[in-house]
Amino acid sequence: CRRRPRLPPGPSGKLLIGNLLDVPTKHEWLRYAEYARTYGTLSLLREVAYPRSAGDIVCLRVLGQTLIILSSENDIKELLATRGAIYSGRMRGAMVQSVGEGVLVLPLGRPFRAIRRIFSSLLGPLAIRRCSDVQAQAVIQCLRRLVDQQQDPVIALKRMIGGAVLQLAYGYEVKSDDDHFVQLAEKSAFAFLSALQPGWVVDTFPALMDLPSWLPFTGFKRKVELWRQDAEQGLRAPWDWVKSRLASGVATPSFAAELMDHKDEDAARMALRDIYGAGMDTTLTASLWLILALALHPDVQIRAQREIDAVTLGERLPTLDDRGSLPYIDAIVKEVMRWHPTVPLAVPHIVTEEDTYHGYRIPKGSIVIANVWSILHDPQKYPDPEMFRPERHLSHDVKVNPNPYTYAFGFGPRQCPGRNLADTTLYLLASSVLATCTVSSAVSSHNEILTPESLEYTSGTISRPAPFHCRMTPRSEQLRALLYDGFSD
Ligand code: HEM
Repeated sequence: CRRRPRLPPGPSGKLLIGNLLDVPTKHEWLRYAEYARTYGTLSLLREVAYPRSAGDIVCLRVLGQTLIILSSENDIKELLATRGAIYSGRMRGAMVQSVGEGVLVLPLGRPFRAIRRIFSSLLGPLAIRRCSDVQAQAVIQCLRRLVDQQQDPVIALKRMIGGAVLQLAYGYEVKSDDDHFVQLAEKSAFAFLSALQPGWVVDTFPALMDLPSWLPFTGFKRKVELWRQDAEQGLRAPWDWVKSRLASGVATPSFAAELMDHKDEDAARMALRDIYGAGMDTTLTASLWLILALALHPDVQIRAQREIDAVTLGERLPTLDDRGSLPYIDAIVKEVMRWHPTVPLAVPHIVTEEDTYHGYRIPKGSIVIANVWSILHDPQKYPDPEMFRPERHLSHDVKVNPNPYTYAFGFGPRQCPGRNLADTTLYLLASSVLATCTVSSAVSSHNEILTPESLEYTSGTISRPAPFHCRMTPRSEQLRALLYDGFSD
C-alpha cells in the first residue's frame, strides 16, 4: 500500500499540546523566519530526504490544527495564487459568523465575487484617479493640523483617512473628530475585528452559542448581540442617509449614490462599509511608518525635496499627475511598504481541500500563513534589508529589489482590493509633506530620541510603530502658504 505523504517539517511538538509552545506571541514574523531557516531548505537532513523540494515551508501542529508557514516567494505564489482556488478560505469562527459577514471572511463564491467586482470597479487602477481630489484635500487638512496645531500624528492621520473614505463612499463630510458617522464606522469595525480574534471558547465549541443568555459564563452572547447591532448599523445607517439625500435631490457624488440601483444591494453595502473597516488601521499604520521614516532620514528628505522643487518650482503642491516625474517619491513609498511591512504575515488563508506539495501533505483546513516580512527582508532580494534606502527601487537591475507591492498586499484571489487607494494616499501624503515641510525630532512617548535601531513596534496582524512625536516645520512661509492656497477647511 502507498504511504501517506508526510506533513512539512517543523519543530518537534510535545505530547498532547503539540507545538502550542512554539507558536510565537511577539513579533511572530521574526520567529517564523527563524523556523524557516532552521527547518527549511538550509536543513541538511531535509535536503537529503527531499532533494527536489524547494522553499522554506514549515509546519506546526497545535491542538489538532495544522499551521503551514510559507516564507519563499515561489511557495507563496504557487500555493496562494496558482492554486488559489483551494488556498483562499478564511477562518470563520462561530463568534464572527454570529456578529455578521464581512468581505474579509467570506468564502470564495457568488457573494464574494460580487463584492470583489464592486471593489474593482470603484478602486481599480484607472477608477482610482477620480478619488485623488478628495484624498488631496484630506491630506492638506491633515498637514495643517500637524504643522499648525502640532496634533498627535495618530489623530490627524485618522481624521485624514476616515474623512476621505466617508467622503468617497457616501459623499459625507466629516466635520469633527467625534463625528457621528465616524463613530458608527469605528464601532462597526471594532465589532467585526474583535469577533475575528482567535481565542473565543465558542469558536471551539459552537454549541455554546445556543445556551440561554441567563446562564452564567454566557457573557459573550451579550457581546455578540451588541456587536451584531453595531455591525448592522455600519451597513445600513450611511447607506440609508445617501438614499434619503438622493430622494430629496441633495446627494453629492459618491460610490453609494452610484451603487444605489445595484442589483445586489447587500454586496454594495458591505463593500462600502468594509472600505473603512479594512482600510483605516492599515493605511494609518503605513502613514505612521512613512512620517517616522522621514523624520529619521534627513538625507532622504533633502533628496526628495530637490526632486519636488524641480517639478513644482515651489509654486504649487505636487499632484497625482506629477507622479511620473517624481520617481524618488515613488521609491520612498515603496520602501516604506518594504522596510516595515504593515501586515507582516498578510492575513491567514485556509486550505479548503487536501493537497500535496513537493511530496508533503497539506491537510484540508490547514491555516496557511505567508511570511511577507521574510520576503521583504531577504538580503538576496533586498541587500542590507534593515536599511531604509528608497534609491534601491530606482535600480534597473531586475534581479534585485523587486516591487514590494507584489507581496505587501497579500496574494491570489484574496489580494487586497484597496491597494490602489492606499498607494495614492501614501503618495499624496509623502509628496505634500515633503513639498512643504521638514520632519524632525522623532521621540518616543517617554521623550527618548528615536533612531532607526531603537524603534519599537507592535505585534499582531498589523505592526504599528510604538507611539511617537515628531516636529513638522514649514520649509518657508511661502511653502507653508501652499497649504492654504485654494483648499477650503
Ligand atoms: C497600506 C495599506 C494596506 C495594506 C498594507 C493592506 C494589506 C492587506 C492584506 C495583506 C490583505 C490580506 C490579503 C490576503 O489574504 O492575501 C488585505 C485584505 C483586504 N484589504 Fe487591504 N491593505 C491596505 C489598505 C486597504 C484599503 C485602503 C482598503 C479599502 C478598500 C483595504 C481593503 C481590504 C479588504 C476588503 C481585504 C479583504 C480581502 C479579502 O479577504 O478578499 N485594504 N489587505
